[in-house]
Amino acid sequence: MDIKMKKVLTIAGSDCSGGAGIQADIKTITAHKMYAMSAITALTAQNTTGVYGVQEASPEFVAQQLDCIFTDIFPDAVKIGMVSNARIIEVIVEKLKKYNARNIVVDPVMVSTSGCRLLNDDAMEAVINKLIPAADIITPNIPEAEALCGMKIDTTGGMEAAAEKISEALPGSVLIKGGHLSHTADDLLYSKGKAIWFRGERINSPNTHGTGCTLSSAIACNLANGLTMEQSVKNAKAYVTGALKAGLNLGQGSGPLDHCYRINIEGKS
Ligand SMILES: Nc1ncnc2c1ncn2[C@@H]1O[C@H](COP(=O)(O)OP(=O)(O)O)[C@@H](O)[C@H]1O
Ligand SMILES: Cc1ncc(COP(=O)(O)O)c(N)n1
Repeated sequence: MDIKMKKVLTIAGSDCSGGAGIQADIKTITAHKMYAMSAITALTAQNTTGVYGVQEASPEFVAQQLDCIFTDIFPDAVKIGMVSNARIIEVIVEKLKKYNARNIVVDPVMVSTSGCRLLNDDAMEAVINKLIPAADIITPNIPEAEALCGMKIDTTGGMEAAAEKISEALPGSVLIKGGHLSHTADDLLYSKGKAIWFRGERINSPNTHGTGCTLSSAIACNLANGLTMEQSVKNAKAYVTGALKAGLNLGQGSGPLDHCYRINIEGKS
């Protein structure tokens, strides 16, 4: 392995159908020409039509995976996705602190696109009080941002008010993703008291399974490369838009993104 190659760790749940979670993250990291590592918090039985089962890893086993990773191949950035219970969250936060992990991106996954809860009720407090404060950036979608700030968000003005409120208690940045508002795909970054809009082209496609996982791991890759938060989000959004636009159409429900789109473009040139 090229020792200059950047290494990115994803701590998340497995999606056996390959569209979201660990699998989307590893594809994204690999498409960024980086070395991907994973600590799996839960196995899910899901596909493009829904989530049919969840089997959590034990907190001890998550701890063991993180010890193996951090004591051997130290990551340049860490993305955290689905973590369904409070004990696993506590273990993760303890290990991030112990090993002084850097460039931490938290996607506070709560409910899948297909409507299945991926976070236990008792874990919400741990997400708010432990996991989110450990992040350099958090990337809630609209329903997640509503749960974090207790406000209804149905306009871009509402996104600004929510981002300001959420960031009050946080040392890091907040990116509220606008995919759940109709007609637009504009995301709002609130960083160090400054609001920055990333205007997106809304693609008319049902195949958006894994967009949030992909965006957060692409941000982690860009941070690993030493880019600023603003540039990292900008590049990550362009990656998601390209992977959506490529038009892959798999499965009978909300299908996955095409992570080969850049390889395919490079191959043609
Ligand atoms: N139809 C779409 N067209 C273009 N971009 C989209 C579309 N849906 C979502 N996105 C983008 O994908 C990313 C993930 O957004 P979102 O769907 O809101 O999050 P999540 O997948 O966590 O629910 C954001 O950058 C958002 O703007
Ligand atoms: C393991 C896992 N992690 C995250 C998501 C959320 O992704 P989406 O919102 O696209 O369903 C998911 N469905 N499964």
